[in-house]
Amino acid sequence: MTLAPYSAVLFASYGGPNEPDDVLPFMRNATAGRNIPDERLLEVSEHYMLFGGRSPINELNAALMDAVRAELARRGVDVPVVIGNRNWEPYLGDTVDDLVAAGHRQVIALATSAYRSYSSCRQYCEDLDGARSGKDIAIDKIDPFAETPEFVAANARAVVDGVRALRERVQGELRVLFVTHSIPLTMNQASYTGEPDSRYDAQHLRVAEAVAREASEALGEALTWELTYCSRSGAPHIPWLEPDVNDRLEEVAGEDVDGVLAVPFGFINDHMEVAYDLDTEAKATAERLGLPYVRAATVGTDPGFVAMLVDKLLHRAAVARGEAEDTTICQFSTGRCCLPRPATH
Ligand SMILES: CC1=C(CCC(=O)O)c2cc3nc(cc4[nH]c(cc5[nH]c(cc1n2)c(C)c5CCC(=O)O)c(CCC(=O)O)c4C)C(CCC(=O)O)=C3C
Ligand SMILES: [Fe+2]
Repeated sequence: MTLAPYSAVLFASYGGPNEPDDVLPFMRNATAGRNIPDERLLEVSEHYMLFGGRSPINELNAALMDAVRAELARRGVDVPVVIGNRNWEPYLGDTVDDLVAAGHRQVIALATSAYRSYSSCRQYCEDLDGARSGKDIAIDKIDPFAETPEFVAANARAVVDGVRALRERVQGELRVLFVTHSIPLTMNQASYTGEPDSRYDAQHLRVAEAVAREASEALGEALTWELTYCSRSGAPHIPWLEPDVNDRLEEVAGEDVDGVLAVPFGFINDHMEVAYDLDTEAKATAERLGLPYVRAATVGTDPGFVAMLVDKLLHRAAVARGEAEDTTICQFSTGRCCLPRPATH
């Protein structure tokens, strides 16, 4: 196998603080020009402080990079796998400088977000374009990968394990609450092409449906599920995707539900949204309601998930060599991508 013409893999991620002194400057980066009230900035800073001022994201990305490196090596491909972030060190621009200095002229990037939306796809294309601007290097990016059988299968395995853990405590009715990052309704409308079935929420509904079907079959139990959201920010008068997972917990507690499985399938790893919004806040809500609650694993370094990422990288290389059909939707270099950030004010 070969990754040629690419000579390196570049992870593009969000970044997060490593220590308490990083938290405020990180939060200022993450909210710059975004119309996010100071109150929300301070509130989210507190979430990071509860975890010693350290986000889990950087080491989780490192573990995923190790797994991708190992899977590439298994297929005979030995290339550097490096990372650059939008909001914290190492910043994408610095990582791209290092790549250029090391002689790389064409690399393939992968964003650590699974779904299409401005924040999780197009903005990474913009970040990469900014990071390489004026430099002698070309960067292509693989498409978001949520709607692949492998991502579905990895999440279904996590749901099966989660339901089994919950079944040790609960005999009656279970409710599966799929959870993803909320975004403003305008951004939802604009995600990808703006066609109804390409919206961010529609992508999640398709993936949730497929995950629930696969897990139900494996368990021999028809799961009842719904889609919920976490991590809403922005000004209060701006509508974001709902319902919030905590609000649904309140409601299902009164709907003859005996136990809840939260499935953070909007996140590929146990980022702060999972560590705080689900494992801290939603867990406390469920405890207050006396509702047994289990949180399913994120895909993390699931071997099937990692193999799929490597398949995508190798396929894109074959496309660049003219040996495979180009199925990429998001191609910033050719002006073909999902829609820009919609105005929110
Ligand atoms: C769709 C989506 C994903 C993709 C899911 C994924 O990739 O997993 C994602 C990932 C992440 N978001 C993260 C953190 C933050 N997101 C914020 C703010 C926002 N996110 C948004 C959306 C998304 N965000 C939006 C529309 C905003 C409003 C501001 C804006 O329009 O840009 C803010 C500002 C404070 C706040 O308002 O919460 C923070 C601190 C972290 C790091 C976590 C860690 O440290 O472990 C990660 C991976
Ligand atoms: Fe976010």
